[in-house]
Amino acid sequence: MAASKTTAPKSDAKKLTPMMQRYLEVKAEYPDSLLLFRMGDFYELFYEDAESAARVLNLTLTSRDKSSANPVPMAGFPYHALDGYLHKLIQAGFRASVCEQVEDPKQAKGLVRREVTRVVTPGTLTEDALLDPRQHNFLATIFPTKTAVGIAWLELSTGRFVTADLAPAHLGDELARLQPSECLVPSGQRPDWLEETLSFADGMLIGERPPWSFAADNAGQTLLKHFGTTTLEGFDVDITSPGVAAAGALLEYVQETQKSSLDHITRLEPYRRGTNLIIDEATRRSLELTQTLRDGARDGSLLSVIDETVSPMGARLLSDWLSNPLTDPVPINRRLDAIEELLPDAVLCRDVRDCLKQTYDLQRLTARIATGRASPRDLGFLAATLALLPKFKAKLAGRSSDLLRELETNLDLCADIRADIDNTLVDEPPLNYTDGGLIRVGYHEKLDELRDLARGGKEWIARYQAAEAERIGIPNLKVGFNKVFGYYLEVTAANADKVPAEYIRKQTLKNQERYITPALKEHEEKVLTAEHQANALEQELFSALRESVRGHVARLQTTAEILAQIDVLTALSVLAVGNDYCRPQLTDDPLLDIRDGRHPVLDRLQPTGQFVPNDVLLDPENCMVQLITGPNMAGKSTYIRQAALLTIMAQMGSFVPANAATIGIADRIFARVGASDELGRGQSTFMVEMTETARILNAATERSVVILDEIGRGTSTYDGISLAWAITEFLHDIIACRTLFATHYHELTELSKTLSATSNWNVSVHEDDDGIVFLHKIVEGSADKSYGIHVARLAGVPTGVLERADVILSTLEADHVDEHGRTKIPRRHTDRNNRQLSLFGVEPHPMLDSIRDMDINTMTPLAALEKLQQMKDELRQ
Ligand SMILES: Nc1ncnc2c1ncn2[C@@H]1O[C@H](COP(=O)(O)OP(=O)(O)OP(=O)(O)O)[C@@H](O)[C@H]1O
Repeated sequence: MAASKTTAPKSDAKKLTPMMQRYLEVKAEYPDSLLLFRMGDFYELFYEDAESAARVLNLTLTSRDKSSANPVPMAGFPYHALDGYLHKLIQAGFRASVCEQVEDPKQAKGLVRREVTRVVTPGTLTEDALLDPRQHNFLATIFPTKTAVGIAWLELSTGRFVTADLAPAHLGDELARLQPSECLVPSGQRPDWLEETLSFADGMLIGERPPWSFAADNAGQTLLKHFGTTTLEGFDVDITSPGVAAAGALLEYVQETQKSSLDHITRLEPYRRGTNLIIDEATRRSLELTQTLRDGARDGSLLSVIDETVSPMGARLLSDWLSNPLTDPVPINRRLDAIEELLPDAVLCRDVRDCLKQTYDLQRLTARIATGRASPRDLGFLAATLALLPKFKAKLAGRSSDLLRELETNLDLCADIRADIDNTLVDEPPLNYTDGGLIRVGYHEKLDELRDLARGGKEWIARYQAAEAERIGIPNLKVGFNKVFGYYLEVTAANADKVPAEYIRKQTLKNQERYITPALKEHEEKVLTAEHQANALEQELFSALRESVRGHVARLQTTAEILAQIDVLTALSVLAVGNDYCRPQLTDDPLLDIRDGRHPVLDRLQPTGQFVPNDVLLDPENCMVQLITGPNMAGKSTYIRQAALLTIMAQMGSFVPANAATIGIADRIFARVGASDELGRGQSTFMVEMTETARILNAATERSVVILDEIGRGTSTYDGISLAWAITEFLHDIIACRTLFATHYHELTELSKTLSATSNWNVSVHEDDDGIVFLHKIVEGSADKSYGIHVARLAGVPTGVLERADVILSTLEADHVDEHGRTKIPRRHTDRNNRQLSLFGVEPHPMLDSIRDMDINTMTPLAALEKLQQMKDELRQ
């Protein structure tokens, strides 16, 4: 994080104005953030903060006290532009403390009181303008101990608060899944493994908190106090666990920075890895689940093509489901049943989605209500959203699937909350409660009276203007108003001599004269007092309404969750209908049986009907390991990724792009796909590949699905083949898990002869006089050619290079074929139970037998020499 320090030159300290002294006092309390100091209609920054802000926000850097020996650098922006500037500061990796004038300058005696009202950090944003509505924004804390690591995460804009204890090795996976925008760790407690894990989390602001904040008693107390409980057992979490320490430290940080109610954080959820399909960080990236490998964009990821949701709440929940596929078939089937029921009912889906489109982001609205930041307009949006609930209930009535029935039953119409808002607020409330005009006429008698009084006063003034104009014979006499001396009478300079003696001159402008009269002042007093009182009363009534709605935060949160689920389920059914997906059958048997499966992303991106469907058939009886060979660009990677993506989609509870699919529930999915360059992290491509491979071999179980693409390519050919060979044997013999291995090492296809549950597949190519066509169809058998030079030609490699490559290829192929014309491969001399033998056993050679048969004792030296010569000649042939 870019911290900022402020140093007022000592010699100047005494000469500082009271306001600058206050500035420095506040700044001393918030040294790690840029201090935005409210001065009238501007936020100003000083000293180094001003320099940083000027750079990041493109503001003009000026100075205060220009004439002094040490002018103070200063930069600022108008108050109404706050959101935009905060956004830029947060994006640039700063925290910002907003220091407001907390009393009315008109009422202030002396210096206006200023206090920091909140500290804005990437992980604690709640403003819609600063957040992507379709994405989660998590703040995380990590507490490493000797044996485990505690982690907690919170989405402040919705109040979701989760804790977990993890093995240190799993922390990276969880951070990759959550992608927090800010992460806090205890200061001075970063073991090397933590440092390394954190270095992998791109774009995350890392901050420190004092170690005592994580101390068990402090953290536990913070949580108990917040939830108002004497134990955390009700949440099913152990108060002494590292995860709870992390949660306590997190809550303390949020309390410190937000300075507002956190009533919407109503529970602490325990997270346990066992109930989810585990997808590690590398696999998530390789499979491009929520963002693409190339530029980290959402567009082009699996999420972007399956997201048919129509509300931000639904979009975030869908992203959650995709990031956390399940392993228990019961909840998966509940989701699938609901989708299946919605599927044929296009009208229902359309109506429900039309309603969803009219809802506002109930989760984030509720959070703003809980934190006391909701505007009158927010409450108006809330009422408008609640008004739609009866329609949802009616649409879901009479459904047969468990999940839809449950959603309908649990949908609380919140009619009382809505009535409360509707009765109190006008139909279209203003953005700011200070603007006035937000309370409905007839809601509060006293308010109506005050309004009448103010209005009456104004009417009186209009009548007075007309009467005076006539009385003194100046038709263009006007009554005006300004802040300095209130209401006044204005006449043009030419008419000034007609003004009666009782008019008191207040101001002379170039062409006008301005006057007041006692009668005018008397009414002014009435108008302004009534207006002022009405405004104050409106604010009071609004605060009372917001408080009363705040009492229902938990109900509103539940309602929001239900709407999000309705959105996701209808969206998944729309996705399934529109793209011809099928319902996957889930089984406990470790198999994959996908008929006419399609890659969900490519299938959507290519023109309809162009994507060639393929079957994936893996089962313990016949084939657990598929070796896929085939030309470059034929579709090997696409095919193996497709198998992994369909498994993930099925386990998140979605239909899948296939004609039929039976998916054995996987506990983990591993994808080692492509050689991603990790130079930025100080690791060679090959090192990364091997690290990820090691992780797979150490962690995969017989229930896992492993897809490997081009393993071993980053080293010399023989090293590469040897490793790929041994890795395949290990996966087949020791782990015995479903494995799809795409490779250019055609030598590996020999493995199917020794590994019983391995089979060879290749991608068919049509080759004739007109050229080569990749059919993208996976068929059984091994490929014999790579067509790499063909692909190089398509890519535009110069003809001279291609011709030379052809010549070299022919020479190499001639040198590497054995007496039967096959590519020479190292043969494995072992069976499934005897793995200790060397991988490259020596080929039996006839000459070895003839050496063994020689009886040296009976040979003359000459005969021995002749034999030697003969052997040499044979070898030369
Ligand atoms: N089943 C398919 N139907 C239609 N087009 C496909 C199919 N599979 C792959 N393709 C097209 O072929 C391109 C190359 O596919 P892919 O990257 O899977 O090939 P590959 O065999 O892994 O290549 P390489 O060995 O060079 O890495 C894809 O980008 C896609 O455009």
